[in-house]
Amino acid sequence: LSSDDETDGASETRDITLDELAEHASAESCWKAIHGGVYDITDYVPDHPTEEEVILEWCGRESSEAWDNKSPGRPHSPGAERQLENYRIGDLVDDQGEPLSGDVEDTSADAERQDASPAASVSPAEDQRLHRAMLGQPMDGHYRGVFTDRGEIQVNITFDLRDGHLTDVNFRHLAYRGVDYLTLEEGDDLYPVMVQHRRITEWLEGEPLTTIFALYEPARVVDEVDGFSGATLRGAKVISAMRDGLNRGVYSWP
Ligand code: HEM
Repeated sequence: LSSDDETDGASETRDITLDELAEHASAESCWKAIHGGVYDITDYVPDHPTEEEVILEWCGRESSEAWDNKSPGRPHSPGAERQLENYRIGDLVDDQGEPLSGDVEDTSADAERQDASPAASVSPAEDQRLHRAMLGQPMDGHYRGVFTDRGEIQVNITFDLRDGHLTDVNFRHLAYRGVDYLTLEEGDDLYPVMVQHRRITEWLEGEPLTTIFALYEPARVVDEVDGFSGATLRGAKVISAMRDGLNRGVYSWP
């Protein structure tokens, strides 16, 4: 006990009971049990970075909980742990000499965690899907949606959401009154309309999802909206198809 040589401390530890610990409950002699170890921190008390009462209150007691919660949920740093080890004088034991860790609640919590299914292994604090769902935001994933009029699928669009941003926006189908726009070739009358629809998908690439609302005014998205193409270029159909996809929910996960 009288050893001041901190490096020898570990080899000189001995068993200490709660009763013996309780005899060192003041600033004159302050021992604490923390996670199975007993520490004589009498010399450290004046160096602790708080008012002395904060730390004196725990002298003579099992103090693991206080150690783990400087303020609720904030344990001491690894640096503090290293400092603490310098003051180790023994191991806490019960009256039968069995080790007392002060971790009874912690170990039962560990056991519960191990019982839990693998699906529960992502903590709620880290589960991005849960966050988006709970905030009513569409989840990341692959989406498919359509715009249909009088039995004709005019727009069938696919897109991915990543961090709420659009990627891989593509038409799987684009038609109007029996004309399949995706098969049109340069020189065809309606070819420019198809090109303008392609510009819409390019323009959406990487944008936040809310950008689709700009499609209600296609002139913002596509140049050269003349009377002719304006009649057939309907950004509103594209946004409707995308919102259909969002309503259907994630088609497949990334
Ligand atoms: C068991 C009772 C103890 C309580 C209630 C307690 C509480 C606190 C509080 C409130 C702080 C304030 C600053 C902060 O929030 O970071 C603090 C910091 C600190 N304490 Fe304690 N403490 C205790 C024991 C100890 C012991 C025995 C040591 C070392 C032998 C120690 C070392 C430190 C150090 C180094 C810091 C600076 C911040 C850090 O490294 O985490 N404390 N403590």
